[in-house]
Amino acid sequence: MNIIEVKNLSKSYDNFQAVKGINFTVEKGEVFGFLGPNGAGKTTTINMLTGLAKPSSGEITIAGENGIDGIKKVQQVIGIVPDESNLYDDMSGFDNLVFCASLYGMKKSLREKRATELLKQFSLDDTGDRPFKAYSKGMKRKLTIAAGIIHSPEILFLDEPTTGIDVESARQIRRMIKELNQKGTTIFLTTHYIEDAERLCHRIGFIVTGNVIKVSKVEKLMRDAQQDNIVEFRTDKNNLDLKDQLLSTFPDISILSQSKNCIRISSPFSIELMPFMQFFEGLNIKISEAKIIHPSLEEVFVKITGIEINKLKKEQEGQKR
Ligand SMILES: Nc1ncnc2c1ncn2[C@@H]1O[C@H](COP(=O)(O)OP(=O)(O)OP(=O)(O)O)[C@@H](O)[C@H]1O
Repeated sequence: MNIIEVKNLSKSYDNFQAVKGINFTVEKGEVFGFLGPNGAGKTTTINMLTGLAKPSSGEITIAGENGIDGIKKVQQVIGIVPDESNLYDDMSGFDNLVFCASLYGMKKSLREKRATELLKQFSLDDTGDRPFKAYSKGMKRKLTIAAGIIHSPEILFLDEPTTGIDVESARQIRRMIKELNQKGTTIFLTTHYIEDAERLCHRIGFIVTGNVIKVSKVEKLMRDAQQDNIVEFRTDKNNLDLKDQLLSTFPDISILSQSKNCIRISSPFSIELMPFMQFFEGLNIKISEAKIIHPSLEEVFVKITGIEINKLKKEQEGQKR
């Protein structure tokens, strides 16, 4: 059963179209990830789904309600964790949670009980009385997630849940997301971390320059990818000039990545190493290593989006975790 349905959804800012008529569905109970590079339209989409931005055109249905005209009703059954926290700096962790609970109309006794429960669940029970501004980045993100689920929503929207925090906090957050999902919460998250998409999501929508170019189960993406053969050659000399020559000599291959001394090729057919060795030898280039690569979601991402892994990695490194 679809809990989210999006049809021809677009958003323009002045003359710039940030989201270009996208379509996708999210099934009840799944973790659905929107994976794409910086500026792809992930935040714009999540903002439209949660009522923080008004679509320019298109339709949204969430939990059977109209997600545009009926957004107030929808907001009762969804939780929102924005990429930048919306909690109050001077309030304590506990008070922030109690305050959020009051915004959802929860009874006073229930608010405090739930806030205490969540602080414990997120290992923040020792710091619940500290002001939010005194929290570390990882603690802030955890409290923001706790605030997003204070009213036990059916669907949780998380925008870049592990960006800008340390590795251990990111791991804890991934674990929490999994636990929430196991208890029945449908999760919609955005990320530009391939590892988050791979570890957390049942299905992934690839979004690039405002277009959803593919939606698929992670398992299926991996299965399809295994059908490709990938080999990496390490060369003793610069191979960067050889791209065209390689592609004309071996028309069935594509080049996945290339650096001065390393080239990674893929082919839908099995790759015989000998003709490649002879090719390089003929150019007086020695192969120091040739190894078969088992495709990762990174390779799948490159194949689908055409975006070089190195470019995406640079973006990821640019965003301190
Ligand atoms: N308020 C705005 N006014 C004008 N342009 C905007 C506005 N918000 C977003 N954009 C543009 O829309 C495009 C999509 O932005 P969005 O924030 O949705 O991308 P994103 O995929 O979430 O990127 P990131 O991973 O960097 O957060 C970008 O080109 C961005 O500059």
